[in-house]
Amino acid sequence: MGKNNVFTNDIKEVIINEEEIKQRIEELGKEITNIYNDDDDIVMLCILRGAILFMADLAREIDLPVVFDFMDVSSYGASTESSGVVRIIKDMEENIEGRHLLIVEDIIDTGRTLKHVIDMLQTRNPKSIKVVTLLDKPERRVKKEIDADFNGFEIPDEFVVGYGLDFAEKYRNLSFIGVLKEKLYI
Ligand SMILES: O=P(O)(O)OC[C@H]1O[C@H](OP(=O)(O)OP(=O)(O)O)[C@H](O)[C@@H]1O
Ligand SMILES: Nc1nc2[nH]cnc2c(=O)[nH]1
Repeated sequence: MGKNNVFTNDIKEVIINEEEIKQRIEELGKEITNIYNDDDDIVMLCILRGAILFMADLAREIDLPVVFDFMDVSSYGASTESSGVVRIIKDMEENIEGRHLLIVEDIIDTGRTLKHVIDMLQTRNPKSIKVVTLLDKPERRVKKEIDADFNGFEIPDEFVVGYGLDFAEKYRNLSFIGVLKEKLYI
């Protein structure tokens, strides 16, 4: 597990290591750079808090003018199950009318969070809305219409932590994605 030894006893398995994350983000950065074909800037919207590390690393792999913005959305509290209630704790600051919006997520699970965010932001008339997620759990999708334009890794239906993802606010600073031992959350 490398540098995050303090968490060794809590992690059942590393499913994506630091190097794999780095390589995939480089690829995603190239894909994203190649897809936009005008000179307009892109508003990269980080969905707090989980996507913060992904946003920071991905932005440096995109060779286009980008603007950073942040939205704090919560649907989980301290549980591992989606409540279905999505709260906007902090809205974004930029005016996105007529501009490209790239939503940056750490994980799409039920799709409830993203559905809520996209529905809300579409009413502000951006030029385009695209979604990039580091992780996708398609088996768990409740909002079937929700999908990412760019996806780092498809993962099975297991609760993961690390590289921004938490359990009760812990484990976000792990440099890899791992599965938490069940005894810690069941
Ligand atoms: O597809 P869904 O089932 O809606 O789940 C995905 C959402 O859940 C997590 O956020 P969380 O509310 O845990 O907040 P956090 O990013 O601050 O950890 C994650 O960051 C996504 O935003
Ligand atoms: N930390 C964490 N948050 C999630 N939100 C939705 N799925 C997950 C998951 O597997 N881990």
